[in-house]
Amino acid sequence: MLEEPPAALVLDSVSYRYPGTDQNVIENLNLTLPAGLTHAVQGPSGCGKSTVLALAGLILAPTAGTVTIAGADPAAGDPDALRRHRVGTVLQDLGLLPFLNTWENVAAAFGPRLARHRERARAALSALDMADLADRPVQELSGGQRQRVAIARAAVHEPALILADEPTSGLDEKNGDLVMEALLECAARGTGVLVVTHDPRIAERCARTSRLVDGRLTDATPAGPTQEEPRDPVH
Ligand SMILES: Nc1ncnc2c1ncn2[C@@H]1O[C@H](COP(=O)(O)OP(=O)(O)OP(=O)(O)O)[C@@H](O)[C@H]1O
Repeated sequence: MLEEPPAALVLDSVSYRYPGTDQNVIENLNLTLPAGLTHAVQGPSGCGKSTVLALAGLILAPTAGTVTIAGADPAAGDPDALRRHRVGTVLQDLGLLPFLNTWENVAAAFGPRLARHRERARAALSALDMADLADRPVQELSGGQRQRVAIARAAVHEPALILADEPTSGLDEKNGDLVMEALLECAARGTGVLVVTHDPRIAERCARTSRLVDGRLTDATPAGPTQEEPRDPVH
């Protein structure tokens, strides 16, 4: 029998207080994101959504509690290596490099030896239906296309976890849908996808959604219409 993969992300009783402040922004927060699932986090501006992504992405270390990525405890090993190998990030400021073309931007996820990773970069673009953009300069791409290139770059090393911060901000409905398709495609290949979004259309297509209120997540909702929860193999 195939073993269940470990959860892509576990936040266990995580609290966080920014240095020099007197209040926790995140308070005893629990979240388990299974492999292959999409989870949207919503909440008002300033409630701590980006902080949750920074904790999950090992950019910030929790003040209390633990973060586990694909079964690995960053505190027990090398958090930088864990982040590099197991986590892909799509930030609001996409950070695409204007002097590289599209496949080179994707290959840059591995470091400076771009040609060495050309085939993997092209395969990541193809998997998200963007093979035809591979040789185009990124400045010539639309906002939606750039966003999908950033997702390909986050996914090229087949991470256990993708973190996406407002991936559809500034996009029209059609491009927003394409971005969501790209994230669902990553999940279909086994990656856990955590999305912070104000966009209800994105949230409703995620398997789970929750709201961040007073530093904690409300209970995740059941499966959305697009992606089903993984089934219990016993039943
Ligand atoms: N470096 C910092 N030092 C102190 N406080 C900070 C720091 N960064 C963020 N905060 C505070 O932490 C709280 C949560 O910020 P965060 O950026 O996580 O919220 P958010 O929900 O992502 O907001 P938005 O939706 O506007 O992006 C806010 O009150 C913010 O002012």
